[in-house]
Amino acid sequence: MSALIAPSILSADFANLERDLGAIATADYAHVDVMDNHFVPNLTLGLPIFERLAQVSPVPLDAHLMIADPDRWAPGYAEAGAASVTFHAEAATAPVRLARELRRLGSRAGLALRPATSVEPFLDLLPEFDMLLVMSVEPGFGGQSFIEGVLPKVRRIRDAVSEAGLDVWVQVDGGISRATIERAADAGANVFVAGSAVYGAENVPGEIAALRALADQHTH
Ligand SMILES: O=C(CO)[C@H](O)[C@H](O)COP(=O)(O)O
Ligand SMILES: [Fe+2]
Repeated sequence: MSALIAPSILSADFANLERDLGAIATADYAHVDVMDNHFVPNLTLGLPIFERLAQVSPVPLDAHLMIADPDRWAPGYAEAGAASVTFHAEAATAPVRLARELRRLGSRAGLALRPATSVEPFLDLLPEFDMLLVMSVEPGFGGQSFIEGVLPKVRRIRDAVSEAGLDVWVQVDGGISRATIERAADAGANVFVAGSAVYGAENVPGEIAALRALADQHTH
């Protein structure tokens, strides 16, 4: 399975989002962090802006919803054309019902876990999802350092997916750079979000290629 790179536009220029989506045209996905100032102490963008991004993006959109009440709001992102919609396990009331609704609307369904959230209660739900997102920083802000302590959880999810014979992707999000991506890949991740590392690079396509090459050496 080759590594997928999803740069986060959290570190893009919010006055030039179309230009900055164009800058990551060689990536596999554009990761869009939606924050509502309730689930996390930060506010980014919502559905009206997301709908426009979906119309102009050269790469499919990977929505990461850090919002309260995703049961109510997440389907709108699938309807807007998101390739993937990921909501937080800590925020959802009926995660299975919501995942089924997202898939019915034509999107992949993802379940996100904060660094301190155990995956054990959710392992039985794996067949309902296309991806699990393991946060490797506290959600809310870009540019934080990678939390090594989440790697056993990445490994646990990868092992459970393999044992069940499923094709569920494992995404790591937060603090991914050339310095950390290999350890995340070794632990079993196959989708890598990187915001500050990609948009802070001198050569953005070069950074995407370098991250992909490093991860590919370690993905199984
Ligand atoms: O979900 C997020 C923060 O809540 C971001 O996707 C993540 O932090 C990416 O930024 P960076 O690579 O700079 O850590
Ligand atoms: Fe994110």
